[in-house]
Amino acid sequence: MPQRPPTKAIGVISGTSMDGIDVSIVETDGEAFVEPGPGRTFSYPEDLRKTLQELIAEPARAQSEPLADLERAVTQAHIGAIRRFMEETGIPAKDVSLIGFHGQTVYHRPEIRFTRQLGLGAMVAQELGVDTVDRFRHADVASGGEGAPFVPLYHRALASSLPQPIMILNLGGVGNVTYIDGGTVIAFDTGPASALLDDFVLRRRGLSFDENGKLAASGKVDEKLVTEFMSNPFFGRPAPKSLDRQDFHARAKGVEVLSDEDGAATLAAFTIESVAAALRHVPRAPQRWLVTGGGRLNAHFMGRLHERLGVPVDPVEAVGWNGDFLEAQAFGYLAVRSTLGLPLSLPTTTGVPNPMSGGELHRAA
Ligand SMILES: Nc1ncnc2c1ncn2[C@@H]1O[C@H](COP(=O)(O)OP(=O)(O)OP(=O)(O)O)[C@@H](O)[C@H]1O
Ligand SMILES: CC(=O)N[C@H]1[C@@H]2OC[C@@H](O2)[C@@H](O)[C@@H]1O[C@H](C)C(=O)O
Repeated sequence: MPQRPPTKAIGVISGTSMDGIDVSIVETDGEAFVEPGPGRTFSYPEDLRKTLQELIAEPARAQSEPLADLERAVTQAHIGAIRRFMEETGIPAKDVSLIGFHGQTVYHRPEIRFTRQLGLGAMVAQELGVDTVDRFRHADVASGGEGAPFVPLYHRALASSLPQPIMILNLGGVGNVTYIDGGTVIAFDTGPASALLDDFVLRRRGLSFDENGKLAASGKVDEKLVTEFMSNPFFGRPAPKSLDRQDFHARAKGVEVLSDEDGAATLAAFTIESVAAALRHVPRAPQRWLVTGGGRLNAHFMGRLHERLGVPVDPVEAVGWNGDFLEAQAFGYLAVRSTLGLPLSLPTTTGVPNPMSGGELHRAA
């Protein structure tokens, strides 16, 4: 039973892979009642995507340049995506109470209490005539939290009737997990998911990703390199912890001497090992892993994960969720929680001192 009359909230996010703007809708009371609706992905205009990709590869710029024009362009792309979503799904703006606008992460450095998502909620609210929440991660980071991951409380709401302990794994550009066991929710970023492999196959083959993991599956893993990558102090750090998309790039240069196949196989093996290392930070071994994000479509990742973890590893579609839109839905859900003053993050999900609300509300009028 809903705790209060449910409202409809659109969530919109472009993840670290920048492969597109995901838009979805959720009807929710901000607590355990969640009914996800349809979702759509819309590409960034190619020149905008290129500009953003160049920017994230230059942390000093991403941190300190004002980027006002770029921020407006990112916002306009999101507004266009939300408009098309409403047209294609036949959902009029008047039926939507709220928009949760995540924006585009370009730099994330919680240790200096800094996180930056490009996007102007006020412009979204004004142009679409719907109240909009943005800046979800800022209060968390300002109080010493990791500022990520933020999807876990949505995972908790969705997973309430599933057998537990269960692990939800998001394989995006960066990987993150949510461990759920009754009232216990533990979450953290695991390591690179597809970011290193995406950038490697782009450099070597001009491909935006290794489709179905075919290249990685055809190569031989350099185990010594995987061991070297896994010696990164990140894996020894206690949870919660979070990552910037570029965090592993400088130290993963060892693959450059390998063939395309062996390099891809080695980076994929690193992703799998970094996911398995998540088990160090949870109290009981999960009975099942559910995988969301684009990496669930990588058959090589999925097969290797199952072998490595020794328990069922299924795409989230196995329990009726849509792995392309969980993150977008989560920001719709979190927007509702934000307006109710409910926590968006917990000490066990981001390391905030207390359960913490956040987000900034921009009224449509
Ligand atoms: N068919 C496929 N085969 C292999 N990999 C795929 C496939 N489809 C998508 N991917 C991978 O999924 C990635 C995109 O995943 P997703 O959209 O979940 O990332 P994101 O949301 O941008 O990242 P993050 O969760 O880190 O913010 C692509 O960059 C690609 O590596
Ligand atoms: C700072 C930032 O945008 N982090 C992303 C990124 O992509 C995956 C992982 O790293 C996760 O921590 C987070 O995204 C999801 C939406 C989250 O906050 O749960």
